[in-house]
Amino acid sequence: MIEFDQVSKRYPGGHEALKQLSFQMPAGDMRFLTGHSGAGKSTLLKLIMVMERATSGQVVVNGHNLTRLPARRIPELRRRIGVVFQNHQLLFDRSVFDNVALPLVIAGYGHRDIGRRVRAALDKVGLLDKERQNPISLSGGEQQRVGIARAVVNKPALLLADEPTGNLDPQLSAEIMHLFEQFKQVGVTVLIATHDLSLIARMPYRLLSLRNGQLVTAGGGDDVAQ
Ligand SMILES: Nc1ncnc2c1ncn2[C@@H]1O[C@H](COP(=O)(O)OP(=O)(O)OP(=O)(O)O)[C@@H](O)[C@H]1O
Repeated sequence: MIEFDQVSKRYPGGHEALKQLSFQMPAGDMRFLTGHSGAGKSTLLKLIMVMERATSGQVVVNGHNLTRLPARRIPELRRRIGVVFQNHQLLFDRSVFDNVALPLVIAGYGHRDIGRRVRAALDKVGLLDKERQNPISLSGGEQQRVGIARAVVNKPALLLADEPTGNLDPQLSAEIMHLFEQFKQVGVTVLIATHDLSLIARMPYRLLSLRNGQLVTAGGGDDVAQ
């Protein structure tokens, strides 16, 4: 599903954010991406979304070698990847329904299909009764759930999250992580970048730990979180 082979990323200006990174993540796995601020977590996620390209090495996602993927094929790849951000990037001048529908509208789905899929996604995150509300009237945890519904509305095979619990208290953070686990249980591959080691310490998933752009192997292979 995701394969990095000797991947390095040097940004213009010379900073090497990732250094010779190699790992494989099978389809259906759930993993946490950890590391200090500036370790390279967001850069790694951006390479998977082709928001950035590797300077050297190979990144393979869903069988596509991203190093060679032509720009015109990027939208098609991105449609199969759901992304959740810390600040969820919701539109506050639209309803919850319209926010979740956005990826489907962009992809050209018909009206009825959109209604069906949006309600299925809102149901999964427990917000079916809030579809007409404006996201500004929702709590922080509920807003993040809207962001997750929008990320999964296209039924992506791969779900990426960059600090999805960064603004939430421990109780809400645990609920959001439980939601990600439910997607893993139905076969979605889930990769979550997080600083919150206490939150994930009790969860039985592997870690990808970065330090200064390199995978930390000390402490057991590419680290098992138990
Ligand atoms: N567009 C860019 N141009 C130049 N340098 C960049 C760019 N984006 C990131 N970097 C640098 O690359 C390094 C890795 O950044 P990255 O955002 O991947 O780290 P991170 O682990 O996600 O950090 P944080 O937890 O603070 O979000 C940092 O030193 C950062 O300053």
